Amino acid sequence: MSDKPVPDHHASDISRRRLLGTAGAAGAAGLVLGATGGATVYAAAGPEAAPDGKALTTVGSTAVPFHGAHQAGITTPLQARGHLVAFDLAPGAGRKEAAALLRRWSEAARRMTAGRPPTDAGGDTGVALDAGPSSLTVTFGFGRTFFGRTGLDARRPAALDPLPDFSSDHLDPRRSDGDLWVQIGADDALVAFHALRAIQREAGEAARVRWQMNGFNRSPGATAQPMTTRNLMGQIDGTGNPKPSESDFDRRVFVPAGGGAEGPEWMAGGSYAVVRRIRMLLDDWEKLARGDQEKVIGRRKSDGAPLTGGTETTELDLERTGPDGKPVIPANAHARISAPEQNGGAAMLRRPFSYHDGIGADGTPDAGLLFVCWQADPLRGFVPVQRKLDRGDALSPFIRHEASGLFAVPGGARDGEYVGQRLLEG
Ligand SMILES: C=CC1=C(C)c2cc3[nH]c(cc4nc(cc5[nH]c(cc1n2)c(C)c5CCC(=O)O)C(CCC(=O)O)=C4C)c(C)c3C=C
Ligand SMILES: [Fe+2]
Repeated sequence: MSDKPVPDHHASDISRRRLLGTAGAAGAAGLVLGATGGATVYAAAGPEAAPDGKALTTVGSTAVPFHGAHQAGITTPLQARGHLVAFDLAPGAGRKEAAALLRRWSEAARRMTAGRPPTDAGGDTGVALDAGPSSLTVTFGFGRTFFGRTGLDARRPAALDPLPDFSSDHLDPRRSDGDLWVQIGADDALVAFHALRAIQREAGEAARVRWQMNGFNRSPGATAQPMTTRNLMGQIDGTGNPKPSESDFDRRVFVPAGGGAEGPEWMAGGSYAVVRRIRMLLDDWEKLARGDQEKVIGRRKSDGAPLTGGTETTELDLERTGPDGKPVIPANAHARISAPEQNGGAAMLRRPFSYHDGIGADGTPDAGLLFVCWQADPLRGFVPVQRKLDRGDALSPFIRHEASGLFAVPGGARDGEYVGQRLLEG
């Protein structure tokens, strides 16, 4: 046995096991109580502080800075909870009211992302009182209609021109578009909800919710060696994303300074978000044998590796044929069709949340992907890829695009500035 001091993580492992043991015992006690009392009684384990005074994880205490060259929530690692909300400006609200709203929203976001209440005015709901910032991010964007309502048509970027119609679209206009868009992400459901309510409250008389969607991802720390996240079809989803370490990452994802063809100067450091609510037809998908599911994507389900072999990060071998002379990665496989080399280099940063809204009117799960992708120009990201997928993606029979939005997300606010100030006051 070593006589070295026990490192910290051992201590927290011990307290974690102890706490889990306590919760287990309380749960068992609850079951016994229920059985002997003749009534159903559930004893919930109360919170018990760790004896060393340390939290079991750093999930709650992690804060993502609000200020920076880019808004948070674009390259931030996927959070466990997400809310996407679109607002329309209220009748009569114009540029002045919009500027005041963005100032209030930015201040609330700046405070909450640091783990503080949204305002100094008191009256906070207290929903997130016992939680830290939990990697909360609040990201703001402008829809095409915002510019007409605020008299700023001349400053509307060409990149906000409506997305083309796609043949497989089943879009609900009431859950699409919007003057303003807010993406909230956090690793704690209460922290995310608290931020959502604060943002809705701070909208005051200036704007009304047009639609709201709620999503989730795997919890951080749930596995010792986290793989890229899985979607509700069970696939590893996100492998082919551009990586911040790649030399062309910024060029693909963020609008450059200079006000050139890519976008107006007020969008420097910003990005365009395409949002699609994509329902998964899970009853049909789950009937498919695993091998057939893998052919739909072109990657293995277990580890995300290409069907041509290797590991998750091995390049797809699109030329390789099997003994039957057919391509191992089928011609209509989703990963083949969407690969940048098949689309003139078009690429986007996909940062989705899964959603589950119960059972739909048709009796099947209303579940799928809140697909959010980020790019410097939608015409060199989402549009060409979706055009191609629309023409013959093997995944198409198992999904349905039900809502859509395109938003200009300006660069991050500098200290003392609010998001969008360069547009609204420039
Ligand atoms: C127009 C863009 C895309 C839509 C819409 C889309 C929907 C969608 N995708 C999956 C599952 C997977 N997609 C994967 C890869 C992938 N998908 C897109 C684009 C769209 N997907 C791209 C650009 C890529 C990367 C291609 C590459 O670089 O090789 C994969 C494979 C793993 C990965 O790379 O992420 C899966 C799985 C679903 C379920 C879905 C709609 C519900
Ligand atoms: Fe995809």
